[in-house]
Amino acid sequence: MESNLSRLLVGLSVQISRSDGRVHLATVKSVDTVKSTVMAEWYERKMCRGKEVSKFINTEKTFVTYVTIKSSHLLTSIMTTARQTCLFQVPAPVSVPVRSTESTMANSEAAQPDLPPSLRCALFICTSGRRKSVAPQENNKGNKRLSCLVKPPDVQTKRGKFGEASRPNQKFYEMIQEFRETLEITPVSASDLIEPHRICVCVRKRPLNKQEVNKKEIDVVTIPGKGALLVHEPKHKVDLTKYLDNQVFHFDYSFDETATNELVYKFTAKPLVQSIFEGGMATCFAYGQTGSGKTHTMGGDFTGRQQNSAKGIYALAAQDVFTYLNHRRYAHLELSAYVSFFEIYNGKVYDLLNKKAKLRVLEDDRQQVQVVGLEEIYVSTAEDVIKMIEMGSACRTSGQTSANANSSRSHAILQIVLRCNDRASTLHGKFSLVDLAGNERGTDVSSNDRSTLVETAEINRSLLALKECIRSLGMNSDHIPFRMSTLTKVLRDSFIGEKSRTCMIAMVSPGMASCEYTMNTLRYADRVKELNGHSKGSRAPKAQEPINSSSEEVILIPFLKSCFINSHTFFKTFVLKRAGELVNAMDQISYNIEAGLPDLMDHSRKLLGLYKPLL
Ligand SMILES: Nc1ncnc2c1ncn2[C@@H]1O[C@H](COP(=O)(O)OP(=O)(O)OP(=O)(O)O)[C@@H](O)[C@H]1O
Repeated sequence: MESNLSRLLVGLSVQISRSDGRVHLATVKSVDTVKSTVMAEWYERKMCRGKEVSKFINTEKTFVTYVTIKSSHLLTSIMTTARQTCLFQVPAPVSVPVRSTESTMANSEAAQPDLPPSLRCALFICTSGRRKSVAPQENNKGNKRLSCLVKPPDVQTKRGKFGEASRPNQKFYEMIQEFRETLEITPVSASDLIEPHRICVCVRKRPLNKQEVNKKEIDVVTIPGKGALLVHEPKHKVDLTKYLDNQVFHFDYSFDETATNELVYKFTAKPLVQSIFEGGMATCFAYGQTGSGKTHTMGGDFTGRQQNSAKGIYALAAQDVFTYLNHRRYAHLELSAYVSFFEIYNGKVYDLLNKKAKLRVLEDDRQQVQVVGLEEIYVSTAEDVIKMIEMGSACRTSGQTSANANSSRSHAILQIVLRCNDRASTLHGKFSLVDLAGNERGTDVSSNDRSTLVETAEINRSLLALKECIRSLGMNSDHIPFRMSTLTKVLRDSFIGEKSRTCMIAMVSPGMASCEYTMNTLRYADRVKELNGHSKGSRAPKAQEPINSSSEEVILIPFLKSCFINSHTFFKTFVLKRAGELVNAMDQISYNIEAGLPDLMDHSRKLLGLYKPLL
């Protein structure tokens, strides 16, 4: 052991791999052979930072030395530039899931191009999808985090270490802030390269809203940039020690709270516009919890209650369609643009451009799905499209939920259709822009309201179907399960053909109260992305998913789950078992929601009855 330590000479340059993927140099400041610890230091944002590491396990043959960090605010690995490698391991209770996709490997290779493959592999093992921060004063006594950033005592006033008035979860807030200090944030910028993806999955975090700020809600989502996103899940150990379960996700792009709709559009829907001129079908989905910003992103930002439709992805895409229509490259195609705007509510289609007329969805013998009677209005300018958006948005089915005073309970689909100016108006390409209904209707189950339950079941079913269809598209599967829901039926075109391109923007709310929904949204998006050969990241560790649950439960369980938070283990098992049965039943294509409703309501009531005494 000591011989290994002696190789780490004071002043030696070592490489440090950070949890956000950066690998940079640090200097060995001291080696304590008695305590078997090493102090490494580096400069970050003009400040000196440091870390004490200990517990060396030597594996002589491979020259790999594992090191355990005593305090785990940073998950780092030290790697000497030559043959000796030191990896920090996360302390015992934290699992270090090995992510096995080539894309993570590619990340680690890109980060260390000069290293031999064996060493790259070693570093790859340590880039965990999960790490844990423990409240410093609640840490084991020996576990000190030696940061050179320690502020003088007078700076740490009664108002808290970060100079703010105390808040309900002050300790967690400070832990998250401390964690953030260790990250280098590089948000997506307009000058970044746009990579082509057949299926692109991104995430957008909205800022804390007024209500959350007033409640002093803490922001538990960090976007370091380059597609990465961290959720700092506040947790308690059995001895009530507070700790953060920091979970890392990787997507094609991640947008923080400062990103504008224009920026999001540039990297998501904009690259798809051209594909419809090449005869393709493009689809852009906004997915997420109610109030997370789907309508804001697709329809435009709000000034009070007034929506600025010109600043949404719908309108930005329309503008680009007209730019391309007049471009010399496509002008000879003699195409015209048409718009239709409809919503799917409880499995039924309503025309938003024709006084919400109820429409039928029929499939002909060639499997062509038709929405019979859907208005398709000719448009010649982007302003025409904006008028349609405003007209249609005003009719959308909305209601009030605890998270959003004006919550959309339907999927809204704006289609920009290109047709050839021949007699038959042949379809050339289609861009479907979809503002999905909130993915967490489960919270409203407590209302015991029949219509809410039907809504919930239908929304869950369509979101499941959507995920399966995108996954089938990603796998180039011959079988696309589009008949599973009305949503996927009307979007059938989007899931077939070489030229189909899809983009999903997963919206997340940053507040601690939304943490569970945020995790559900990210897992869903992660699952959609899993088969995307172009995506950079890898899927989040399997350990994060509920034991014995299918991915479907990730969406369906919230429907029942609101009833058993903080409950007894036996109770949980019972609920999960029954929930699993209901999930399986609802997963059947033949499942009749209306017929199954009494059973669902009965089960929900039982759960509430059991849950109340536990409060
Ligand atoms: N990126 C953002 N920047 C500023 N405000 C935002 C952002 N995203 C959302 N908001 C605000 O948050 C509120 C809720 O957003 P929005 O209505 O778009 O949510 P939603 O996901 O469409 O909800 P629902 O599914 O219930 O319709 C709105 O007041 C909106 O202006």
